[in-house]
Amino acid sequence: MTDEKPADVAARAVRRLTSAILSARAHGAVDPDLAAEISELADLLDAEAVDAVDCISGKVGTHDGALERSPVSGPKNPVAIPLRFELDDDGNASAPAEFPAQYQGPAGFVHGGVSGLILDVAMAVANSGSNRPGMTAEMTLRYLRPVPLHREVTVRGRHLRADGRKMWARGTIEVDGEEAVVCDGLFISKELSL
Ligand SMILES: CCCCCCCCCCCCCCCC(=O)SCCNC(=O)CCNC(=O)[C@H](O)C(C)(C)COP(=O)(O)OP(=O)(O)OC[C@H]1O[C@@H](n2cnc3c(N)ncnc32)[C@H](O)[C@@H]1OP(=O)(O)O
Repeated sequence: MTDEKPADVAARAVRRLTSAILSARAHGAVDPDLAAEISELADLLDAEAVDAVDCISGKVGTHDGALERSPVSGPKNPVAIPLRFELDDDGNASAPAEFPAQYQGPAGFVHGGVSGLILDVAMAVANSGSNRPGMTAEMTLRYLRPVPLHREVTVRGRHLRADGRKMWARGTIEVDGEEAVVCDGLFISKELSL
């Protein structure tokens, strides 16, 4: 018996479905009856959905609930892998990650934009871990070597320094202990409203 929430279970199933559809399509087939069943399920859930604004989780203008809904780490978000970040005593963030087929860029490797997305959140988590949350203003990415799919890699975020409203952070994806992607980010603290 698990205490996993139904929404988390559903999100995990949709992730598996996404990988399975890609894999079936790669072999030139998706069973038409199964495709119809999947569409019916989507219709059912769609009918239950409330207004999009009511779906915003967390308080607008804060990072409350940000990790829960995040496309990187949200257990309820089927788009997320999801990553589980841990913070060390210095506020540095790290998470193991293994990317399935839906994150592919070049055949067999992770899409560079996905790496950027992951590192944005890794840096944001480290900034928050250092009590300096902010909005991403600028990111500079260096792709040193490709990140393989289906293999465990390490994602890291480190808050570097702050000056007034500005914060600087660095994120890395490491493959076999070597830096594959390095991102330098500038973040600005700001009150937000919709
Ligand atoms: C186990 C874990 C526990 C942890 C638990 C918590 C976890 C928590 C996780 C959260 C995970 C979500 C992470 C999502 C991260 C996003 O996705 S954020 C979304 C993407 N970013 C955006 O949408 C930002 C859009 N841009 C803006 O809103 C505004 O342009 C900004 C960036 C806030 C700045 O606007 P502003 O406040 O009007 O800034 P402004 O006063 O003009 O400028 C302030 C200073 O910054 C400089 N500046 C502003 N923009 C720039 C720029 N682009 N480049 C260079 N300099 C700039 C200005 O030159 C100025 O400098 P000084 O003159 O003071 O030297």
